[in-house]
Amino acid sequence: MAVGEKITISVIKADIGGWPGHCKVHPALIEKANEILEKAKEEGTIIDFYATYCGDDLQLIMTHKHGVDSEKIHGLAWNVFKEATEIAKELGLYGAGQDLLKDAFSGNVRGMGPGVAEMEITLRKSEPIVTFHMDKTEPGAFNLPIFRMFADPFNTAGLVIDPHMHMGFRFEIWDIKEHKRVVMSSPEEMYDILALIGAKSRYVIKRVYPKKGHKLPEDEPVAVISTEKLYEIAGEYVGKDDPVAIVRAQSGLPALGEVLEPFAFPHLVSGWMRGSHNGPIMPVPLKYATPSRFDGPPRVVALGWQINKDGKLIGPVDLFEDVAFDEARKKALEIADYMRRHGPFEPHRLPLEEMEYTTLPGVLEKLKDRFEPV
Ligand SMILES: O=C(COP(=O)(O)O)[C@@H](O)[C@H](O)[C@H](O)COP(=O)(O)O
Ligand SMILES: [Mg+2]
Ligand SMILES: [Mg+2]
Ligand SMILES: [Mg+2]
Repeated sequence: MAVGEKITISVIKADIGGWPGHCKVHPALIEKANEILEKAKEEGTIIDFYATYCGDDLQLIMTHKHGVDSEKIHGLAWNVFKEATEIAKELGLYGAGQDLLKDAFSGNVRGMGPGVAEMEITLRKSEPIVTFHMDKTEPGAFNLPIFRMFADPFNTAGLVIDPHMHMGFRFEIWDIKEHKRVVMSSPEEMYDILALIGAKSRYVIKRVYPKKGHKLPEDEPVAVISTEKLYEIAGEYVGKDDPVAIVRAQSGLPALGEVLEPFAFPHLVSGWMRGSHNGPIMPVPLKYATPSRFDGPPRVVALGWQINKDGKLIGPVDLFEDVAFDEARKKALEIADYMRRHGPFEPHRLPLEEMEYTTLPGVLEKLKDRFEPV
């Protein structure tokens, strides 16, 4: 491995049991992940790894040479989740194996329950990246912050004053209901981009690419987000998607501080209790990534890394540990109080069409016959 060569960064995560309830990953599961990934590293399957958690989701961060969607890497992650599920069962953890929705691995974890964000890139001389890990929310929760990083000049000063970024970026947006995608350019199509991604339960940013003329290759993503929707796989509510993302920073890309700046505003996302409520996303260090109040409020962790010339992950730096995010946390808690006072009323509770994917239809079904024409 050397600078100028291709490397793949994979973040693969799954909820395979909570401790207690849906609150946190038990350390024994992380230990198991470390044991299996260490062996894979010794055997040369992966270059480096880090296993951690956000809420009840076990997070595997890996570097390797196998490209995205590799059977080897996905099989390795699936094996970690399977083996750690056995420990979760022994410990009696809640919802052991929750996100493993299929029995047999068939080459790729996509569509099997785990969430995946991966990018294959040409390694720069210095490669700063941030991995984001969310719990108790859905992939659309990344729309607003990713847009701000790569398209909003009020967030990212570089879009205005850095000649390497001034041309803007391209957004690959998925319609996750119709399973279609569109690539749009910012700033030219900014209003159209917003027309789509403002509807965050349907249109989600999957990747961001540089434009022609940028110093980075135009076919290598600079940001990627997991977009797996669990209810589509399971056909019923089985917890939230709890998405992850990888973002590259600096040198013609948003600076580290521009990547983090959107999270100074704890925007409203859907998820929280029973995946059925709107609430603020709170940026937290790992030690606070334990959603406990009303199973929330939703959390986001940001881990900072430098990838060295050998593909090693130098880090993590727990980026939201900074006091500079104290006010965002305070604001999130104020908003949480305000939202909670609505109890079961919208807009704290999600609108009916989104409740379709929760346990509410089971209750409404029972009332069906009580209605008479008016
Ligand atoms: O959304 C939640 C869990 O999401 P997650 O596992 O993090 O994807 C929780 O709020 C649960 O829905 C809630 O605790 C009820 O859980 P059950 O008792 O139905 O398992
Ligand atoms: Mg859970
Ligand atoms: Mg979770
Ligand atoms: Mg989940």
